[in-house]
Amino acid sequence: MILVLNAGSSSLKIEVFDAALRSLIAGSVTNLGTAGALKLGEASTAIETRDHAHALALMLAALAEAGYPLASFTAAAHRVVHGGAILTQPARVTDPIIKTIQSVIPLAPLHNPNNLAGIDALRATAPEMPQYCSFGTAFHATNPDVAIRYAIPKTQHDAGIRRYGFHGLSYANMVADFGDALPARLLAFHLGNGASLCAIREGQSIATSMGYSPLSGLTMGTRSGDIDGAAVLRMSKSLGEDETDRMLNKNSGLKALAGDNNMKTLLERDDPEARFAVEHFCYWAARNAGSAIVAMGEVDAVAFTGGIGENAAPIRDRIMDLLGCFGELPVHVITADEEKQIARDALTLMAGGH
Ligand SMILES: Nc1ncnc2c1ncn2[C@@H]1O[C@H](COP(=O)(O)OP(=O)(O)O)[C@@H](O)[C@H]1O
Ligand SMILES: CC(=O)OP(=O)(O)O
Ligand SMILES: [Mg+2]
Repeated sequence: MILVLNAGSSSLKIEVFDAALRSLIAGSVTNLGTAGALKLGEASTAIETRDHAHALALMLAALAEAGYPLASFTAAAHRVVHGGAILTQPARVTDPIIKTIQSVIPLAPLHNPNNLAGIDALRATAPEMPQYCSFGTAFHATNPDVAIRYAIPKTQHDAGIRRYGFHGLSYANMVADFGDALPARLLAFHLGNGASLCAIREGQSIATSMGYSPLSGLTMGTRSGDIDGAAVLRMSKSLGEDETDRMLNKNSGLKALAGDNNMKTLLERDDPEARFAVEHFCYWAARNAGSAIVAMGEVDAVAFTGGIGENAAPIRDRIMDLLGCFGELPVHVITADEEKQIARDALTLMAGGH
């Protein structure tokens, strides 16, 4: 059995898989750092957590109680949000790999430290257990230089200011899910609270809407999506760097347009702000899609995943309406499953003797 850990900025998700990639049990700790909840299987308990390491300790205790003690796992596998320019393949956790993950903390300050906390905690409690990690940026390593490079001086590029792209584990899982039925040129949308799209040609990412950070591209739940750098500079002057960061990442997007980042609620409302926010979301998804289709030269099919992509038919329909200029396209809906991709990567590495 493999224990998969997916540490987000304010949550910890876990899932246990067997060697045939079947899910045995899943759980989560949400609202980390405040009054939150620990869910495992069907059970839910209110808990107060200090940090990710504490949340993991509580989760391991709950797993043991449910019949999955730490000693029963043959390996653990983690999501690491950012692999930087170097970590573009899943890897076994070793000292050099940990050093590299640490070195890209400045690129993902809200995520990578939490991913490392999980790795460190398991190393301390179960030093003999092999650990593996999969990188959220890795799927986009196949983007050509022309797509990766910002047109800024090379010193800045070399310092890491370039496009990386995110949601890569979700896109990789989508490709695996299609199997032999994968369309040659697929326009893929991951629409959750964070939203992005990806041009997937012959199974490889060749363009994606997120860039240096998960802020850019489509209109999202609380993130602005694309915004002119000069506007960011000006706001930063008046509000300060921290407040501008908070505003663009946490108080923008659907939340800024209609007071709520929950798409389900917005679709149930029937006021002008909610309708405008929904239209903004679909319009920018489709405009970015045009750019991705140009990168592929042609498009054969469209796939949607993520909480919105999977559940919100009116959003899928509106985006497809806007893409009508590309003709009638087959539409697929795929269940997002990053945990399954992390487990798949670990099993592949283990089968290869790593
Ligand atoms: N039935 C539904 N109809 C419309 N939107 C939905 C539905 N179910 C979930 N959503 C939306 O999905 C989004 C959350 O997506 P999810 O992928 O779970 O987020 P995260 O990026 O945090 O993992 C929310 O905006 C939520 O309202
Ligand atoms: C950081 C990231 O890629 O994920 P999300 O959009 O779900 O925050
Ligand atoms: Mg899952």
